[in-house]
Amino acid sequence: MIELYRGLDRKDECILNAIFDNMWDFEYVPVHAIARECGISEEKIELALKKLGGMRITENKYTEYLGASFTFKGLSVFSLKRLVNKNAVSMLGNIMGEGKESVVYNAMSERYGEVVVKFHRVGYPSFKKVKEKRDYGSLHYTVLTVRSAKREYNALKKLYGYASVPQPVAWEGNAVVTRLIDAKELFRVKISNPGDVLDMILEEIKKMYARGIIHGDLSQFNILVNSDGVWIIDFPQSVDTKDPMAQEYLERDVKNVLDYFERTYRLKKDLKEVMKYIKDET
Ligand SMILES: Nc1ncnc2c1ncn2[C@@H]1O[C@H](COP(=O)(O)OP(=O)(O)OP(=O)(O)O)[C@@H](O)[C@H]1O
Ligand SMILES: [Mg+2]
Ligand SMILES: [Mg+2]
Repeated sequence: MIELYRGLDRKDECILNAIFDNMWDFEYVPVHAIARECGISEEKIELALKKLGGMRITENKYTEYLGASFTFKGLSVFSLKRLVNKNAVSMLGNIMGEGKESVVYNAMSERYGEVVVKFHRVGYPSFKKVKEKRDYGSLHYTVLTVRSAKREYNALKKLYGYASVPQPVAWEGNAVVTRLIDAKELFRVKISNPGDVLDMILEEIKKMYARGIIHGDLSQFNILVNSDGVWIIDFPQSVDTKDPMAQEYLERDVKNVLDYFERTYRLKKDLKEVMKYIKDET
């Protein structure tokens, strides 16, 4: 990623900006639109796109004209460049994890210290199952991916200070930067006070609900714990409590957590009672 990043000159940067600005209107952004935005001739843009295509930063396609879109790598390099330009990230570290819908890196930020950069990749073609389930129309999947990152960042902004979530630092393109939390996923640890930890998690769900947000993908994989407490992470699927699917998602989130504690620690709580507690109906 770093080598790719260094291989980009000003012209390339302008081309990537132009693809980003126009990807909401074109599945493949035409050369003439890029040329206009960059003030560079179409011939030069075509040459540059050939290079970017060879680097797997863009995916180029000839129809009546040559058009270009981002690859996951390309969108990530573009987003990283913007994060560095605005001083949110100063150095990218190692990969912390790679899931079906994201790649997560350790990084350094001058302002915030150790941070985590999550590059979203919702619906990318190599992840066939995800693609089959969703209807993209003629939008390029990069649009979906950027939306997913934005949704996560917005949820974190709304929740931080009210519930225990990582501090959001910045968002650009498909990348969301948060402050690093020194804790492990719930499923990795054997906790000695499961009753207390379960209560803390339910309290967080309640606080998020009061703030108008339902996680939508809550489980032992998206809860971090250490001896200081619990944190809820991973918000791209979050919905507003006014969403028509809200109650269904909330119940599923709560059920995932209760089932995990019952299975792992033989702790049983009544789903209906817990739902009432969360919605403040007790
Ligand atoms: N702020 C953070 N502090 C510490 N660790 C983090 C932070 N954010 C993410 N992580 C780590 O990265 C992992 C993946 O992050 P996250 O859950 O947000 O992505 P992901 O969406 O699960 O990927 P996928 O759902 O595709 O598997 C987490 O399980 C956690 O270990
Ligand atoms: Mg996760
Ligand atoms: Mg996830």
